[in-house]
Amino acid sequence: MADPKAKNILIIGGGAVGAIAALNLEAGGLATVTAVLRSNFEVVNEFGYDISSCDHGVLKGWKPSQVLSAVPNLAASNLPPYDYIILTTKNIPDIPPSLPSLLLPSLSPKNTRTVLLLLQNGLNIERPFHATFPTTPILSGVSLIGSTETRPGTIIQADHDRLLIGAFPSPDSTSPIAESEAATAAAEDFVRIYRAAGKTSCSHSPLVARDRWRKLVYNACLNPICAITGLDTGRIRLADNAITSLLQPAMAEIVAAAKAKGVVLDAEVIENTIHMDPLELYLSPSMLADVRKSNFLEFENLVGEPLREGTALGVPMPTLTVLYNLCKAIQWRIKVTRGMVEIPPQRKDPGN
Ligand SMILES: CC(C)(CO)C(=O)C(=O)O
Repeated sequence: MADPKAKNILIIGGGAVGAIAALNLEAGGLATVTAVLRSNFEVVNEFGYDISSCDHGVLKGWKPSQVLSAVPNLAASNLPPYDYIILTTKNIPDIPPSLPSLLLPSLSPKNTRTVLLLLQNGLNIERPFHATFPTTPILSGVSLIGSTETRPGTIIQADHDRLLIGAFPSPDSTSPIAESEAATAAAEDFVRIYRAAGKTSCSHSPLVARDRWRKLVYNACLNPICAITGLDTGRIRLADNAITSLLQPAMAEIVAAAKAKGVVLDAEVIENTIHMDPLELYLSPSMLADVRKSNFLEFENLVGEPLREGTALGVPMPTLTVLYNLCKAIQWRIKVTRGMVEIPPQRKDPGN
């Protein structure tokens, strides 16, 4: 039963990551969760989620306190602001609408009260939010969780939920640990709420830049390599030469780009990241799951931004350049399939 002082939390995106975050927050009893769902709304609204989780056990027909199909318009419905809004959708800035515009019905550009948590992968994801919501405290959530939605509303979580929470430094700050007192308090408060169920590993980590670059060693490399080859994180390690010819060179380029940005990652980061997932779990990084479902690829913040940051500082990044351009071509293919790009019709008379 939720505490009467439970925080009112809006989670936007109820896929593999959002569903487990919602379940974990409500299990802790310190939060009341409203989830905004898109592709799985009909199924979850009617039947709830079927979840098989290494942290939470097996749940049939579980639902958060409220399930919506669109971001609620607080002014029109005379609703109070949320304590936290958590964004767990993919970040695909090359496909409209923009994420900040999606939040506007629930978050005023003048907001100072609601804390926004970006529980998403990638580099520089906070920039468009800082621009639209300059006075909103914005937290970074760096998540390591082996969770997939195998069909709408069915979630399999095979690997433990580990979450690092910190405040993004404001855009005019030059310090990598420039958390304001208010942001530190918000980060610590969120960690308290997220840990309450006692099932996950969640901690406050003010070194957001370090945490994000370290996670990019996985996301900028394993995500596109697995998505392009169609191999999961177990099979890519078993495949001929893939570790030495693909994973290690790509990861070394990310480590070098991070260093050029002043973030020194530990010496073992490449080997630890390659072997992070137990091989026999054969986990699919989110980009592989997306390509299999013909969803758009989240590649601009995962591959494009570290590549742009590194090359601007003179770091050679040949492997990342090829991965980025392959992702771009796949994205174009998906746009064609969805009728977003017009191409000349195929000639019926190839001989003439
Ligand atoms: C590392 C992992 C699997 C953790 O959630 C991830 O970030 C992804 O699949 O994109």
